Amino acid sequence: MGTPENIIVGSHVWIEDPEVAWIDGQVLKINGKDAEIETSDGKKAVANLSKIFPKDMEALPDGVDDMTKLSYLHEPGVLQNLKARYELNKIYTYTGNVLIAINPFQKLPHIYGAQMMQQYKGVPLGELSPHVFAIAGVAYRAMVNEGKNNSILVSGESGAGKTETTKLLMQFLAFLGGRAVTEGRTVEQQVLESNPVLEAFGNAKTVRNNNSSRFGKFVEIQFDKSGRISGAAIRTYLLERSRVCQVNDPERNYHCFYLLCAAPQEEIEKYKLGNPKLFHYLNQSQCYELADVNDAHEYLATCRAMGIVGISQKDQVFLSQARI
Ligand SMILES: Nc1ncnc2c1ncn2[C@@H]1O[C@H](COP(=O)(O)OP(=O)(O)OP(=O)(O)O)[C@@H](O)[C@H]1O
Repeated sequence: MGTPENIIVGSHVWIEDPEVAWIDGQVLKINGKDAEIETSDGKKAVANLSKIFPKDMEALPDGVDDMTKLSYLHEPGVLQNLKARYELNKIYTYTGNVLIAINPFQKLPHIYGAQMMQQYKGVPLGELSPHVFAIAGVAYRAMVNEGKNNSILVSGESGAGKTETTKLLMQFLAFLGGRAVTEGRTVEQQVLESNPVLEAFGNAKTVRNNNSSRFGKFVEIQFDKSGRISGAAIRTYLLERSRVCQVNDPERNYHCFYLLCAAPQEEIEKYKLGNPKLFHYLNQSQCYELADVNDAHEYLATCRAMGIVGISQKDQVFLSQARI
Protein backbone atom coordinates (compact mmCIF):
# COMPACT_ATOMS: atom_id res chain seq x y z
CA MET A 1 0.00 0.00 0.00
CA GLY A 2 1.09 3.58 -0.55
CA THR A 3 2.35 5.19 2.64
CA PRO A 4 3.25 8.83 3.07
CA GLU A 5 6.84 7.77 3.88
CA ASN A 6 7.67 6.59 0.38
CA ILE A 7 6.33 9.68 -1.37
CA ILE A 8 8.84 12.46 -1.96
CA VAL A 9 9.13 15.44 -4.29
CA GLY A 10 9.34 14.05 -7.83
CA SER A 11 7.43 10.84 -7.02
CA HIS A 12 4.90 9.63 -9.59
CA VAL A 13 1.60 9.12 -7.82
CA TRP A 14 -2.13 8.52 -8.17
CA ILE A 15 -4.66 10.92 -6.67
CA GLU A 16 -8.44 10.80 -6.59
CA ASP A 17 -10.22 12.65 -9.35
CA PRO A 18 -13.94 13.45 -9.46
CA GLU A 19 -14.17 12.60 -13.17
CA VAL A 20 -11.87 9.66 -13.85
CA ALA A 21 -11.71 8.17 -10.32
CA TRP A 22 -7.90 8.23 -10.18
CA ILE A 23 -5.44 10.38 -12.11
CA ASP A 24 -1.67 10.14 -12.21
CA GLY A 25 0.70 12.99 -11.58
CA GLN A 26 4.02 14.05 -10.08
CA VAL A 27 4.65 15.55 -6.66
CA LEU A 28 5.91 19.14 -6.93
CA LYS A 29 6.05 20.09 -3.24
CA ILE A 30 5.32 18.63 0.15
CA ASN A 31 3.97 20.94 2.85
CA GLY A 32 3.52 19.05 6.11
CA LYS A 33 0.83 16.42 5.46
CA ASP A 34 -0.18 17.83 2.08
CA ALA A 35 1.40 17.38 -1.32
CA GLU A 36 1.09 19.60 -4.36
CA ILE A 37 0.79 17.52 -7.50
CA GLU A 38 0.87 18.28 -11.19
CA THR A 39 -1.57 15.86 -12.77
CA SER A 40 -1.13 14.32 -16.21
CA ASP A 41 -3.94 16.50 -17.61
CA GLY A 42 -1.80 19.56 -16.81
CA LYS A 43 -3.69 20.70 -13.70
CA LYS A 44 -2.39 21.28 -10.18
CA ALA A 45 -3.97 19.66 -7.16
CA VAL A 46 -3.31 19.49 -3.43
CA ALA A 47 -4.00 16.26 -1.57
CA ASN A 48 -3.32 14.81 1.84
CA LEU A 49 -0.39 12.40 1.76
CA SER A 50 -2.57 9.63 3.19
CA LYS A 51 -4.78 9.87 0.07
CA ILE A 52 -1.95 9.59 -2.42
CA PHE A 53 -0.66 6.29 -3.78
CA PRO A 54 2.64 5.62 -5.54
CA LYS A 55 2.44 4.83 -9.25
CA ASP A 56 4.42 1.92 -10.64
CA MET A 57 6.43 3.50 -13.46
CA GLU A 58 7.53 0.07 -14.68
CA ALA A 59 3.99 -1.30 -15.04
CA LEU A 60 3.48 -3.04 -18.38
CA PRO A 61 1.26 -1.01 -20.73
CA ASP A 62 -0.91 -4.11 -21.40
CA GLY A 63 -1.27 -4.84 -17.69
CA VAL A 64 -0.66 -8.15 -15.91
CA ASP A 65 -2.97 -11.16 -16.05
CA ASP A 66 -2.69 -11.78 -12.28
CA MET A 67 -2.90 -8.80 -9.98
CA THR A 68 -0.68 -10.47 -7.39
CA LYS A 69 2.12 -9.59 -9.84
CA LEU A 70 1.50 -5.85 -9.40
CA SER A 71 4.19 -3.94 -7.52
CA TYR A 72 1.51 -1.94 -5.69
CA LEU A 73 -1.73 -3.69 -4.86
CA HIS A 74 -3.73 -0.55 -4.11
CA GLU A 75 -7.03 0.64 -5.61
CA PRO A 76 -5.64 2.88 -8.39
CA GLY A 77 -3.06 0.21 -9.32
CA VAL A 78 -5.75 -2.47 -9.56
CA LEU A 79 -8.12 -0.24 -11.53
CA GLN A 80 -5.38 0.90 -13.89
CA ASN A 81 -4.45 -2.73 -14.58
CA LEU A 82 -8.07 -3.70 -15.25
CA LYS A 83 -8.52 -0.66 -17.50
CA ALA A 84 -5.39 -1.42 -19.54
CA ARG A 85 -6.60 -4.99 -20.10
CA TYR A 86 -10.19 -3.98 -20.82
CA GLU A 87 -8.99 -1.63 -23.56
CA LEU A 88 -7.48 -4.70 -25.24
CA ASN A 89 -10.78 -6.60 -24.83
CA LYS A 90 -9.22 -8.72 -22.07
CA ILE A 91 -12.16 -8.80 -19.72
CA TYR A 92 -10.78 -11.41 -17.30
CA THR A 93 -7.95 -10.95 -14.78
CA TYR A 94 -6.90 -13.11 -11.85
CA THR A 95 -6.12 -12.04 -8.32
CA GLY A 96 -4.61 -15.30 -7.17
CA ASN A 97 -7.33 -17.85 -7.73
CA VAL A 98 -10.14 -15.28 -7.81
CA LEU A 99 -11.31 -14.21 -11.26
CA ILE A 100 -12.28 -10.58 -11.86
CA ALA A 101 -14.60 -10.16 -14.87
CA ILE A 102 -15.44 -6.82 -16.43
CA ASN A 103 -18.69 -6.60 -18.35
CA PRO A 104 -17.75 -6.11 -22.02
CA PHE A 105 -21.31 -4.99 -22.97
CA GLN A 106 -20.76 -6.57 -26.37
CA LYS A 107 -20.82 -10.09 -27.71
CA LEU A 108 -17.39 -11.74 -27.66
CA PRO A 109 -18.20 -15.11 -29.29
CA HIS A 110 -14.54 -15.84 -30.07
CA ILE A 111 -13.73 -16.24 -26.38
CA TYR A 112 -16.56 -18.65 -25.55
CA GLY A 113 -16.91 -21.01 -28.54
CA ALA A 114 -16.49 -24.80 -28.66
CA GLN A 115 -12.84 -24.37 -29.59
CA MET A 116 -12.20 -22.34 -26.44
CA MET A 117 -13.94 -24.94 -24.29
CA GLN A 118 -11.74 -27.63 -25.80
CA GLN A 119 -8.68 -25.47 -25.17
CA TYR A 120 -9.47 -24.91 -21.48
CA LYS A 121 -10.43 -28.53 -20.81
CA GLY A 122 -8.04 -30.05 -18.26
CA VAL A 123 -5.68 -27.08 -18.21
CA PRO A 124 -4.41 -25.93 -14.77
CA LEU A 125 -5.28 -22.43 -13.58
CA GLY A 126 -2.85 -19.83 -14.86
CA GLU A 127 -1.56 -21.82 -17.81
CA LEU A 128 -3.82 -20.03 -20.30
CA SER A 129 -5.19 -16.46 -20.18
CA PRO A 130 -7.58 -15.78 -17.30
CA HIS A 131 -11.01 -17.13 -18.18
CA VAL A 132 -14.29 -18.14 -16.57
CA PHE A 133 -13.83 -21.62 -18.12
CA ALA A 134 -10.54 -22.01 -16.23
CA ILE A 135 -12.34 -21.37 -12.92
CA ALA A 136 -15.07 -23.91 -13.77
CA GLY A 137 -12.37 -26.39 -14.82
CA VAL A 138 -10.46 -26.06 -11.54
CA ALA A 139 -13.64 -26.50 -9.49
CA TYR A 140 -14.64 -29.53 -11.56
CA ARG A 141 -11.26 -31.25 -11.34
CA ALA A 142 -10.98 -30.63 -7.59
CA MET A 143 -14.44 -32.16 -7.15
CA VAL A 144 -13.56 -35.24 -9.22
CA ASN A 145 -10.09 -35.71 -7.69
CA GLU A 146 -11.04 -35.10 -4.07
CA GLY A 147 -14.54 -36.58 -4.31
CA LYS A 148 -15.97 -33.53 -2.51
CA ASN A 149 -18.60 -30.91 -3.31
CA ASN A 150 -17.29 -27.69 -4.72
CA SER A 151 -18.83 -24.25 -5.16
CA ILE A 152 -18.20 -21.21 -7.30
CA LEU A 153 -19.42 -17.89 -5.95
CA VAL A 154 -20.38 -15.26 -8.53
CA SER A 155 -20.88 -11.81 -7.09
CA GLY A 156 -21.10 -8.22 -8.28
CA GLU A 157 -23.46 -5.28 -8.46
CA SER A 158 -26.57 -5.21 -10.65
CA GLY A 159 -25.62 -5.40 -14.31
CA ALA A 160 -22.06 -6.56 -13.57
CA GLY A 161 -22.57 -9.81 -15.50
CA LYS A 162 -23.37 -12.44 -12.84
CA THR A 163 -26.19 -14.07 -14.81
CA GLU A 164 -24.11 -14.26 -18.00
CA THR A 165 -21.11 -15.57 -16.06
CA THR A 166 -23.22 -18.21 -14.35
CA LYS A 167 -24.55 -19.36 -17.74
CA LEU A 168 -20.99 -19.65 -19.05
CA LEU A 169 -19.95 -21.65 -15.99
CA MET A 170 -22.93 -23.97 -16.46
CA GLN A 171 -22.16 -24.31 -20.16
CA PHE A 172 -18.57 -25.32 -19.47
CA LEU A 173 -19.51 -27.70 -16.64
CA ALA A 174 -22.07 -29.26 -18.98
CA PHE A 175 -19.32 -29.62 -21.58
CA LEU A 176 -17.00 -31.30 -19.05
CA GLY A 177 -19.77 -33.43 -17.59
CA GLY A 178 -20.37 -35.34 -20.83
CA ARG A 179 -23.61 -36.84 -22.07
CA ALA A 180 -26.03 -38.74 -19.89
CA VAL A 181 -29.13 -39.36 -22.00
CA THR A 182 -32.49 -39.50 -20.22
CA GLU A 183 -35.81 -39.70 -22.06
CA GLY A 184 -34.26 -38.46 -25.27
CA ARG A 185 -32.90 -35.31 -23.63
CA THR A 186 -29.50 -34.91 -22.08
CA VAL A 187 -29.31 -33.80 -18.48
CA GLU A 188 -26.90 -31.04 -19.38
CA GLN A 189 -29.34 -29.77 -22.00
CA GLN A 190 -31.97 -29.60 -19.26
CA VAL A 191 -29.54 -27.81 -16.97
CA LEU A 192 -28.77 -25.20 -19.63
CA GLU A 193 -32.39 -24.77 -20.72
CA SER A 194 -33.41 -23.95 -17.15
CA ASN A 195 -31.90 -20.49 -17.72
CA PRO A 196 -34.42 -19.17 -20.28
CA VAL A 197 -37.26 -20.45 -18.09
CA LEU A 198 -35.91 -18.79 -14.94
CA GLU A 199 -35.19 -15.59 -16.83
CA ALA A 200 -38.68 -15.40 -18.35
CA PHE A 201 -40.32 -15.61 -14.92
CA GLY A 202 -37.71 -13.94 -12.72
CA ASN A 203 -35.98 -11.32 -14.84
CA ALA A 204 -37.11 -7.85 -15.81
CA LYS A 205 -35.77 -4.65 -17.28
CA THR A 206 -34.52 -2.26 -14.61
CA VAL A 207 -32.81 1.11 -14.93
CA ARG A 208 -29.44 -0.64 -14.66
CA ASN A 209 -29.97 -3.84 -16.58
CA ASN A 210 -32.38 -4.88 -19.35
CA ASN A 211 -32.27 -8.45 -18.08
CA SER A 212 -31.97 -8.03 -14.34
CA SER A 213 -32.51 -11.14 -12.21
CA ARG A 214 -34.97 -10.11 -9.53
CA PHE A 215 -34.12 -13.11 -7.36
CA GLY A 216 -31.06 -14.89 -6.01
CA LYS A 217 -30.24 -18.39 -7.08
CA PHE A 218 -28.24 -21.38 -5.97
CA VAL A 219 -27.59 -23.72 -8.87
CA GLU A 220 -26.60 -27.23 -7.92
CA ILE A 221 -25.22 -29.51 -10.61
CA GLN A 222 -24.85 -33.10 -9.51
CA PHE A 223 -22.16 -35.37 -10.91
CA ASP A 224 -21.66 -39.10 -10.56
CA LYS A 225 -18.37 -40.67 -9.45
CA SER A 226 -16.94 -40.55 -12.95
CA GLY A 227 -17.67 -36.83 -13.24
CA ARG A 228 -20.72 -37.15 -15.53
CA ILE A 229 -23.70 -34.89 -14.87
CA SER A 230 -26.42 -36.90 -13.18
CA GLY A 231 -28.89 -34.20 -12.17
CA ALA A 232 -29.42 -30.61 -11.16
CA ALA A 233 -31.41 -28.53 -8.71
CA ILE A 234 -31.96 -24.82 -8.65
CA ARG A 235 -33.03 -23.05 -5.49
CA THR A 236 -34.27 -19.48 -5.81
CA TYR A 237 -34.46 -16.80 -3.15
CA LEU A 238 -36.36 -13.58 -2.51
CA LEU A 239 -38.14 -12.89 -5.79
CA GLU A 240 -39.08 -9.21 -5.99
CA ARG A 241 -42.83 -9.85 -5.89
CA SER A 242 -43.92 -6.20 -5.71
CA ARG A 243 -42.85 -5.77 -9.35
CA VAL A 244 -45.80 -7.88 -10.52
CA CYS A 245 -48.32 -5.19 -9.59
CA GLN A 246 -46.18 -2.06 -9.48
CA VAL A 247 -43.71 -1.01 -12.16
CA ASN A 248 -41.92 2.32 -12.42
CA ASP A 249 -41.00 4.01 -15.70
CA PRO A 250 -38.70 3.15 -17.52
CA GLU A 251 -38.61 -0.37 -16.06
CA ARG A 252 -40.69 -3.37 -17.11
CA ASN A 253 -42.64 -6.08 -15.36
CA TYR A 254 -41.33 -9.67 -15.59
CA HIS A 255 -40.46 -10.71 -19.16
CA CYS A 256 -43.07 -13.52 -19.14
CA PHE A 257 -46.01 -11.06 -19.37
CA TYR A 258 -44.68 -9.43 -22.53
CA LEU A 259 -43.82 -12.82 -24.01
CA LEU A 260 -47.39 -13.93 -23.45
CA CYS A 261 -48.69 -10.81 -25.22
CA ALA A 262 -46.49 -11.80 -28.17
CA ALA A 263 -47.78 -15.40 -28.33
CA PRO A 264 -49.13 -16.84 -31.60
CA GLN A 265 -52.56 -15.47 -32.62
CA GLU A 266 -54.57 -18.54 -31.57
CA GLU A 267 -53.22 -18.29 -28.00
CA ILE A 268 -53.84 -14.54 -27.93
CA GLU A 269 -57.48 -15.26 -28.73
CA LYS A 270 -57.77 -18.26 -26.44
CA TYR A 271 -56.44 -16.39 -23.39
CA LYS A 272 -57.95 -13.01 -24.37
CA LEU A 273 -54.54 -11.42 -24.58
CA GLY A 274 -53.49 -8.41 -26.64
CA ASN A 275 -51.24 -5.43 -26.69
CA PRO A 276 -49.37 -4.98 -23.35
CA LYS A 277 -50.62 -1.36 -23.32
CA LEU A 278 -54.09 -2.72 -22.47
CA PHE A 279 -53.02 -4.22 -19.14
CA HIS A 280 -52.76 -2.20 -15.94
CA TYR A 281 -49.84 -4.24 -14.63
CA LEU A 282 -47.88 -3.48 -17.79
CA ASN A 283 -49.00 0.03 -18.75
CA GLN A 284 -47.84 1.72 -15.52
CA SER A 285 -44.55 2.10 -17.32
CA GLN A 286 -44.26 3.30 -20.90
CA CYS A 287 -41.51 0.82 -21.64
CA TYR A 288 -42.86 -2.21 -23.52
CA GLU A 289 -40.07 -3.37 -25.77
CA LEU A 290 -36.43 -4.22 -25.26
CA ALA A 291 -33.70 -3.40 -27.75
CA ASP A 292 -32.52 -6.52 -29.61
CA VAL A 293 -35.21 -8.75 -28.06
CA ASN A 294 -38.04 -10.24 -30.08
CA ASP A 295 -40.74 -11.21 -27.56
CA ALA A 296 -42.58 -13.46 -30.06
CA HIS A 297 -39.40 -15.40 -30.68
CA GLU A 298 -38.62 -15.50 -26.96
CA TYR A 299 -42.12 -16.81 -26.22
CA LEU A 300 -41.53 -19.82 -28.46
CA ALA A 301 -38.02 -20.33 -27.05
CA THR A 302 -39.39 -20.24 -23.49
CA CYS A 303 -42.14 -22.78 -24.31
CA ARG A 304 -39.52 -25.04 -25.88
CA ALA A 305 -37.25 -24.65 -22.83
CA MET A 306 -40.16 -25.45 -20.50
CA GLY A 307 -40.72 -28.65 -22.47
CA ILE A 308 -37.04 -29.57 -22.22
CA VAL A 309 -36.85 -29.03 -18.46
CA GLY A 310 -39.87 -31.28 -18.06
CA ILE A 311 -42.82 -28.87 -17.63
CA SER A 312 -45.70 -30.69 -19.35
CA GLN A 313 -47.96 -29.06 -21.92
CA LYS A 314 -50.80 -29.11 -19.37
CA ASP A 315 -48.67 -27.34 -16.76
CA GLN A 316 -47.55 -24.82 -19.35
CA VAL A 317 -51.20 -23.96 -20.05
CA PHE A 318 -51.78 -23.65 -16.31
CA LEU A 319 -48.77 -21.33 -16.03
CA SER A 320 -50.08 -19.17 -18.88
CA GLN A 321 -53.45 -18.88 -17.18
CA ALA A 322 -51.82 -18.12 -13.84
CA ARG A 323 -49.85 -15.33 -15.48
CA ILE A 324 -53.05 -13.82 -16.86
N1 LIG B 1 -19.48 -11.98 -20.59
C1 LIG B 1 -20.34 -11.19 -21.21
N2 LIG B 1 -20.30 -11.07 -22.56
C2 LIG B 1 -21.15 -10.25 -23.21
N3 LIG B 1 -22.09 -9.49 -22.60
C3 LIG B 1 -22.18 -9.57 -21.27
C4 LIG B 1 -21.32 -10.43 -20.49
N4 LIG B 1 -21.65 -10.29 -19.20
C5 LIG B 1 -22.67 -9.41 -19.15
N5 LIG B 1 -22.99 -8.97 -20.39
C6 LIG B 1 -24.05 -7.99 -20.77
O1 LIG B 1 -24.44 -7.28 -19.61
C7 LIG B 1 -25.83 -7.48 -19.34
C8 LIG B 1 -26.04 -7.56 -17.84
O2 LIG B 1 -25.42 -8.74 -17.34
P1 LIG B 1 -26.12 -9.71 -16.29
O3 LIG B 1 -27.59 -9.76 -16.53
O4 LIG B 1 -25.37 -10.97 -16.30
O5 LIG B 1 -25.85 -8.89 -14.95
P2 LIG B 1 -26.17 -9.34 -13.46
O6 LIG B 1 -24.92 -9.10 -12.66
O7 LIG B 1 -26.73 -10.71 -13.43
O8 LIG B 1 -27.25 -8.26 -13.05
P3 LIG B 1 -28.51 -8.38 -12.03
O9 LIG B 1 -27.92 -8.42 -10.65
O10 LIG B 1 -29.25 -7.09 -12.31
O11 LIG B 1 -29.27 -9.59 -12.42
C9 LIG B 1 -26.20 -8.75 -20.09
O12 LIG B 1 -27.57 -8.77 -20.46
C10 LIG B 1 -25.29 -8.68 -21.31
O13 LIG B 1 -25.84 -7.81 -22.28
